[in-house]
Amino acid sequence: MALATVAAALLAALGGALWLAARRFSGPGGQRMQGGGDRSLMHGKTVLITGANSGLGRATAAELLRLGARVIMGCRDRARAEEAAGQLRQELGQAAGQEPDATEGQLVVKELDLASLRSVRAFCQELLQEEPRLDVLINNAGIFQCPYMKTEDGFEMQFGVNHLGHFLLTNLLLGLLKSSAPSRIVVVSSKLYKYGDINFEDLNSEQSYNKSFCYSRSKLANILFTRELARRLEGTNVTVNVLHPGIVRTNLGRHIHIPLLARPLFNLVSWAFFKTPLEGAQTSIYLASSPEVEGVSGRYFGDCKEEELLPKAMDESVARKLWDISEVMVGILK
Ligand SMILES: NC(=O)c1ccc[n+]([C@@H]2O[C@H](COP(=O)([O-])OP(=O)(O)OC[C@H]3O[C@@H](n4cnc5c(N)ncnc54)[C@H](OP(=O)(O)O)[C@@H]3O)[C@@H](O)[C@H]2O)c1
Repeated sequence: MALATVAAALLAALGGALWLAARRFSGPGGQRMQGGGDRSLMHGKTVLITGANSGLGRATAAELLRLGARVIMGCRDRARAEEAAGQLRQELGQAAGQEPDATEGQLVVKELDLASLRSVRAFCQELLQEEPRLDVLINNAGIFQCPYMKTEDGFEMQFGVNHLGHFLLTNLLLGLLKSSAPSRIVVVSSKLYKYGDINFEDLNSEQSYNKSFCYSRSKLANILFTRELARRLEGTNVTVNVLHPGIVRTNLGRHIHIPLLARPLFNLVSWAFFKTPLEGAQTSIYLASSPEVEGVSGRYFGDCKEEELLPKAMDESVARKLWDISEVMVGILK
């Protein structure tokens, strides 16, 4: 009897998911977004994407390569990054009717661990020596709701990777971005910023750790950082915008424990409701490449459209204070 109830519930869920999926992929406005566009739009442009070996970063890399960009993948695990790069070269070669080797120079892998300020500095030093220009920086890498952990420098992991690592990276690359202007910075945040707050007295959260709150706080920090940076970059022809990608089927939830029995249902729901990585990456691709956003800076986007922010994400005094404290935390001297 209990087995029959479980089977009936699973069948009902399967039916519902199939119905929703059919609606999503067939009805008006339910079409999958696919990258069309000018295949030479990004020709001659160099793009750096953090966390490009997986999920949204990988999909963004694939599409920008297809649009003709040269892509530098900043990744913490060289083996995982080389595997992803091999697949991307294969796909690119197939699309262009060439051998993967022919596209070798168009895709570069470099080690970058955002949980280590030493690694960020070494990465930037090498990049600045080797690269004459940088047209787009995409701060995409992220970690979500992990148990309490510290970065190499002793910061709470989500704040350290999602905000501080990218804060230092961007600051060290600003000179190159300015000399390559017009250039763009794209920051991947999340709608979950709404549940975060910046408590300057407790940024390390060791006693008060709440994994959801700390993720949201790091994503609020991404937005405050973007708005303050946009203000500082006025008149330079370097723009910076921030986005939320929606809910996307990626590896981001790796720290979330889903009981074994609930996994099939979760997979079904995510298959029916969550965006694919390519769908989720559309706003990053748009902000990195579209002529429509030339000169636009300091704005928040979702689904390739500008969206409103809550007042706490637009508080200029909090943004300035966060900037000053972040400078001290990463050791940038004024
Ligand atoms: N998926 C969603 O629904 C969703 C929703 C809102 C916002 N986002 C944001 O989207 C961005 C991309 O996430 P995703 O969904 O594509 O997840 P993902 O598949 O897990 O990709 C995250 C990437 O970040 C990298 N990363 C993590 N810690 C790092 C570190 N210390 N140094 C360098 N790279 C590091 C990962 O590298 P490894 O592969 O080596 O771990 C991976 O390449 C994140 O900023 C996330 O907050 C995602």
